[in-house]
Amino acid sequence: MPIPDAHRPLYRAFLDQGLDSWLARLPEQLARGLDRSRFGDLPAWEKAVAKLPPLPAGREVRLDADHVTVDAELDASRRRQSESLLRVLAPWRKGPYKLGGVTIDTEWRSDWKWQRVAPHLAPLAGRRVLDVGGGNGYHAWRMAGEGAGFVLVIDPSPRFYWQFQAVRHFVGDADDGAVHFLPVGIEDVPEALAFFDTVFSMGVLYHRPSPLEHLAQLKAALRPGGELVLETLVVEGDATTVLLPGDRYAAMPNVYFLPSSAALCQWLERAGFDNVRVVDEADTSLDEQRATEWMTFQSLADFLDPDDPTRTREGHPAPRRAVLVANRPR
Ligand SMILES: Nc1ncnc2c1ncn2[C@@H]1O[C@H](C[S@+](CC[C@H]([NH3+])C(=O)[O-])CC(=O)[O-])[C@@H](O)[C@H]1O
Repeated sequence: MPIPDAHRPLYRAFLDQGLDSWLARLPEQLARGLDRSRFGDLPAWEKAVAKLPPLPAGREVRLDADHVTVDAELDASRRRQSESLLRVLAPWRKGPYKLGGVTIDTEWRSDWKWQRVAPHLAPLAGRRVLDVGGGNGYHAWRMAGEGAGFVLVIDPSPRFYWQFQAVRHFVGDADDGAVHFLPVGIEDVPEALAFFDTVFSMGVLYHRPSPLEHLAQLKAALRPGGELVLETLVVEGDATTVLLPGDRYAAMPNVYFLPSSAALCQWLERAGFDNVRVVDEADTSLDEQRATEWMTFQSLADFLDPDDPTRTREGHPAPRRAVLVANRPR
């Protein structure tokens, strides 16, 4: 089967990285992840990205700023065209971005999460990175901004795949081809890969019904000595505290285990990580996750108890997040 042009950079990167066992699975994984019969809006997203106007020479790209920014001199009509095409891909949850004069004010200030995480990382320069559940790739661009050599985002959302491709259109080759997106889940990563220098799992663990299995999968993707960066919802408490909410948590139906950060340290140790440490823990503020012009549905404020913002509307503790770092033993 011929490789479509759009997928060539991904195949080339897997080849260059020597990811042969995974390379063989790409045709099936891409076909499944971008299956038009499963995702009705997919053709509209694809068309919107294809119609984005070409950028004039001399653009300036900043991957190390809070807004992932591409400054390009687009005339007013091209800027309006870009804006309406980017809106076809809404809701935009992760960001923010400034692309050719269009500011995308996303639901999340993902830059704030990055500020909590980045100071605690082994320097990313030259590293091979996997971002599990990386959304539309916002953090991946920031990783490239810190010099990562190869960043692979995996996320099963085809909307996020096309949001990523829209940002790629603006960024062009300013990341030296470091950043890639594969529309699959953690379960599609080949077993016992032992490849990545750093693996991120941010905002994913609480969505997994088997959190220890998730930790084992993350460990298997890391090379010996590699670094795991785990960010997830936690509750306050000691090493024995874990909350399993009922059918919803902050209106989300797919939330499973919320441990205390002390319990999470134990989980990581039981999963075979060493050098486990909590590097950040904080309540999620209403300024960090909110409805915007680019995400007009309900957001965190609507999911909290109107009379007591320290509780969700189901009566659980309001969202609090921890960042943990650990290593796969050598
Ligand atoms: N099986 C799966 N495997 C991998 N990813 C999955 C899977 N199922 C869902 N996802 C993806 O995990 C991401 C979780 S969001 C965190 C984004 C970013 N990391 C952030 O920290 O801002 C958290 C949130 O906002 O609830 C989504 O993009 C899903 O599509």
